[in-house]
Amino acid sequence: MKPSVILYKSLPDDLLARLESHFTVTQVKNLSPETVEQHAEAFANAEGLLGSSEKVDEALLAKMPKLRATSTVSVGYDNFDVDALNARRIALMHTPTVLTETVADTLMTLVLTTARRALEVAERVKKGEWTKSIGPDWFGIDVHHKTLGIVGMGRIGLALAQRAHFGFGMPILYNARRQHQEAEERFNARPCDLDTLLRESDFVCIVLPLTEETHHLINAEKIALMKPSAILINAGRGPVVDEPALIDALKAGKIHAAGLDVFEQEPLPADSPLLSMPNVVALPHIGSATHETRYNMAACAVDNLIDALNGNVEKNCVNPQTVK
Ligand SMILES: NC(=O)c1ccc[n+]([C@@H]2O[C@H](COP(=O)([O-])OP(=O)(O)OC[C@H]3O[C@@H](n4cnc5c(N)ncnc54)[C@H](O)[C@@H]3O)[C@@H](O)[C@H]2O)c1
Ligand SMILES: O=C(O)[C@H](O)CO
Repeated sequence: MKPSVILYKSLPDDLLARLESHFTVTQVKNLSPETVEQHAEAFANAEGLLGSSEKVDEALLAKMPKLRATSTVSVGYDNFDVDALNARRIALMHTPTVLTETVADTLMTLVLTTARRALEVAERVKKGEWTKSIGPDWFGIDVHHKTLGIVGMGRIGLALAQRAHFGFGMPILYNARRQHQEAEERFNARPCDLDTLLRESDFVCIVLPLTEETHHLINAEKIALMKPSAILINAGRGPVVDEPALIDALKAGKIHAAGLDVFEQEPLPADSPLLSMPNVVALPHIGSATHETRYNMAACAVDNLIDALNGNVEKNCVNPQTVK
């Protein structure tokens, strides 16, 4: 008999067919208590779980006593209670690497659009305000050869450094918990403590996972260290930045602009002050959102679940030591 799995995300037809060739699949719309209640038997029998973005905590795991593996269609896994998974010896699989280049493109997009005010001036053109030669009130600031600070020199940080170094001739600073020789040798990146990075960077790019340690790492005190001409970019997780502190700093002109793909609350509430600030570019968490990459992430997540339920956690497993 095929193992049972719960799928809480829609998949392209070919990937759904692949999943169904290995498992008996129950597709649900989310992991809310109401949904779990409605499909109680399927949850009780499921050995695998595949989807993204929803919270997976002890309360849910208690309803899934047979669960052996979870597979998230994301690289970030801050929505999982890893301790609870470990306690139950459940594998957590994720999708690193397949999205790295696309997310680095998104970061570079935020750097360019904030610096050159691309969205703001394009809106002015659409409103018919381009009626004569433009003056300094339409100007942006240069990106090339400015200093880029990377907080979180992992896979995506490295891909961002590559773009900034080779594409834009930018000196690179990075803050990390260990030395990254590859970044230093290939992109001439210089390691430094967080305060130095914040003081010296023209663009501060955050690509950190959300953990207890990184929650509100960038608070009012840290933002105050940035140059008034600097731009803050966040494509890691929203709560890494203290959002009210960022809003205050932007209002007071303490920093020049912000480019944000992630927020403390997503979707960003319609009354967020960020939405009315011309110097803020707010994207709807599109870091990896291209057709190609989202397909590759879903395919990776399907393969990860097949691997994990076959006892293979060599690749893409967050907690292999728990499962082996
Ligand atoms: N906006 C998006 O759509 C999107 C897409 C993909 C990933 N992300 C986020 O980006 C994160 C990074 O992804 P990745 O593939 O580069 O992961 P990664 O694990 O390769 O890189 C994360 C890096 O952050 C470092 N780090 C962790 N805590 C730190 C701290 N306190 N101080 C300094 N460095 C610290 C780690 O050592 C690691 O080098 C993900 O966890 C996710 O939250 C966002
Ligand atoms: O972590 C990730 O993969 C992205 O943020 C998509 O959720």
